[in-house]
Amino acid sequence: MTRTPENLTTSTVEAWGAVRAHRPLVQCLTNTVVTNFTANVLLALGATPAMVDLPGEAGWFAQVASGVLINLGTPTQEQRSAMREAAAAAADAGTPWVLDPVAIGALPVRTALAKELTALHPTIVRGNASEIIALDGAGVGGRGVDATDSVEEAVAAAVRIARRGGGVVAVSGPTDVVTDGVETVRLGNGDTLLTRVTGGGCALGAVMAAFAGEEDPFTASVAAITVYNVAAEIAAQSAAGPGSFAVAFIDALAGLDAATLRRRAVIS
Ligand SMILES: Nc1ncnc2c1ncn2[C@@H]1O[C@H](COP(=O)(O)OP(=O)(O)OP(=O)(O)O)[C@@H](O)[C@H]1O
Ligand SMILES: Cc1ncsc1CCO
Repeated sequence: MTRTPENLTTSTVEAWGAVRAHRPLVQCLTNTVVTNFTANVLLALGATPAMVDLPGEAGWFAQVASGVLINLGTPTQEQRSAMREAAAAAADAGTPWVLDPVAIGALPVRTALAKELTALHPTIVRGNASEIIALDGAGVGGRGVDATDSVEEAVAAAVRIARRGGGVVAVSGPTDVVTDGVETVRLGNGDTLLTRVTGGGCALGAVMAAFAGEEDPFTASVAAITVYNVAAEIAAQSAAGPGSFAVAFIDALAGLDAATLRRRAVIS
């Protein structure tokens, strides 16, 4: 199917239905800040979270999971070993895996690890503009976990990473961008409140891993971001601030319906 906005909207609704029906098992090797939020977001989506990040277990589990998230937010030495194990096993078993290179650029340990893991061909790379520019080798990663670089610079970096075999690359921000190095789409949903709760980007990576078990990486990325950001818009309507937004966001993800998703999706 050609990737027109209309077809991608239809694929998004279908992929969301598939996630709901199949409850994909999503293995998360993620940071200590966002672990609980990420598990609750996956449950609300209709997926099955499993935070399996021990060496000796992570590789085996990656062979049976539907999708794997490797998020570099707080990468202890033990977790780094488990990440290498999981990425290699996922690649061997054909399990789709998402790399979220949190705060790379200025921080040397995770930057080297992100480049090492990218060489193992992640199915999807997800990051904010600073992180994608740093992964491409150009930027210095801004101020850590927040994006500071320009979107167009990041899109060019994302295209280069994808063309080098780094998978489908998604850049988050006011407009989200997904590219496979050939085609690039822009996704217009979302709300700034997502940037006022920790894990707004990290939990999105887990949702992308859930969709990657159901769809090709490009369609999965578009669908995951659109579902996530439509739920954020619905939640923002009733939120008094970041605290109630986080709760309303989980409720909105759980209560989403196909007609609302189709009507609100902004894909171009
Ligand atoms: N200005 C904005 N308006 C609407 N939505 C936004 C805006 N900025 C970011 N988002 C949304 O917030 C989510 C997280 O994106 P963001 O770029 O903040 O990730 P991040 O910096 O990696 O997050 P984290 O805090 O987890 O490291 C995405 O779904 C994105 O679409
Ligand atoms: C705040 C923070 N620090 C390391 S990981 C993380 C979660 C958002 O990326």
